[in-house]
Amino acid sequence: MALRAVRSLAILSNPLRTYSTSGPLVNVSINEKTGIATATLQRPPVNSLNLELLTELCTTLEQLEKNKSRGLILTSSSNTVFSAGLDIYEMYKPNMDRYKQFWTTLQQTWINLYGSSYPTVAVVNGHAPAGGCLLALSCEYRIMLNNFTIGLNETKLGMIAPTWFAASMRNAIGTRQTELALITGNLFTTDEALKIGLVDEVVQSKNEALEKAGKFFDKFKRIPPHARTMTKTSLRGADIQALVKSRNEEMNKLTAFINDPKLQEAIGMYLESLKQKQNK
Ligand SMILES: CCCCCCCC/C=C\CC(=O)SCCNC(=O)CCNC(=O)[C@H](O)C(C)(C)COP(=O)(O)OP(=O)(O)OC[C@H]1O[C@@H](n2cnc3c(N)ncnc32)[C@H](O)[C@@H]1OP(=O)(O)O
Repeated sequence: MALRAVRSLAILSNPLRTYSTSGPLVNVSINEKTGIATATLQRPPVNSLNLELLTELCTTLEQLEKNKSRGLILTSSSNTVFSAGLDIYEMYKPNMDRYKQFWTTLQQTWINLYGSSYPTVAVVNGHAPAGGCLLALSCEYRIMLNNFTIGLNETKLGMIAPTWFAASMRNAIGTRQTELALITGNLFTTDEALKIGLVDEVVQSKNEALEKAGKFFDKFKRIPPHARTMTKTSLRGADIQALVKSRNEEMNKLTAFINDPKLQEAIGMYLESLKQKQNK
C-alpha cells in the first residue's frame, strides 16, 4: 500500500503528464487541458473518514498545494453517499495513540482544504452528514445532487461539533443559521440546504455537477491568483489560526471526551442501531 501511495505522489508531482493516480482510498485524476484535479473518495460502503482515508486525502491536498494546482473537485465514488462523516469506529473504545493521530490528521486535512490557495468545489453526490458536511463546507463552492441530506448533526448523536466545524458552517451560512443548525443537529434536504445557502447549486446528475464546477473555475481565469488567495486568507485565516492556537487544548478535551464511559456506551448503541437498520 505504501509503495502505491508513493507512486501516486510521484505522478502528481510531475506537472506535464496526464495524471490519473489510484491511491487505494482517494483516486486523483488531473485534467490535462484545464489542470483541475478531481479527488474521488473511494472507501466503500459510505466513505467514512478513518485515519487511512484522512491521511491519503491530507497528503493529496499537500501535493496539490505544492504543485500550484489550478483547482480541486472533491467528490465520491458512491452514488448515494458523499461521506458518512467520521468513522465512528475511530471513536469507539479507541487505541489512544491512534485516536490522537486520527484527530491530528483530521485537523490538518481541514487546514489544508479550508485554507487551500487553489479554488475548490465539492460535488456532493450523496448524503453528507457530520464530517462529510465538514469536507463540503471546507470547499469554496458546493454543488449537490438532489434527494440527499447534509448537515452537522453531531448534537443528535450526543456529540459537540468542534469550533472549527462550526466556523466552517458560519462562513457559509452566517451565525444565526449556524446556531439553529447546530443546536438542532439538523440534516437538511438538498432543497433546504440550497435555501439557506449551505449549498450553492442543486443539480440532477453528476455530469451536470461537473459542468457547473467547470463554470465556477472559469470565473478565476481573469483574476490574479495572488489576489484570489489573499482575499480567501483574509476571510478564512482567522478560523485556521484559532485552531492552530488551540490544538493542544482541543486534544486534551477530545481525550477526556472519548474516555467518558457514558459516551462510549452511547456510541456502542449508535453503532448497533446502524447495523440493525440493515436487518429491517
Ligand atoms: C471538544 C469537542 C469534543 C467533540 C468531539 C466529537 C466531535 C465529533 C465530530 C464529528 C462526528 C462525526 O462525523 S460522527 C459520524 C456521524 N455520521 C453519521 O451519523 C452517519 C451515519 N450513517 C448514516 O446515516 C448512513 O450510513 C448513511 C445515510 C450515510 C448511508 O446510509 P446507507 O443506507 O447507504 O448505509 P448504511 O447505513 O446501511 O451503512 C452501511 C455500513 O456503513 C456503516 N457506517 C455508516 N456510517 C458510518 C460511520 N460514520 N462510521 C462507521 N461506519 C459507518 C454502517 O454501520 C453499515 O455497516 P455494516 O455494513 O457493517 O452494517
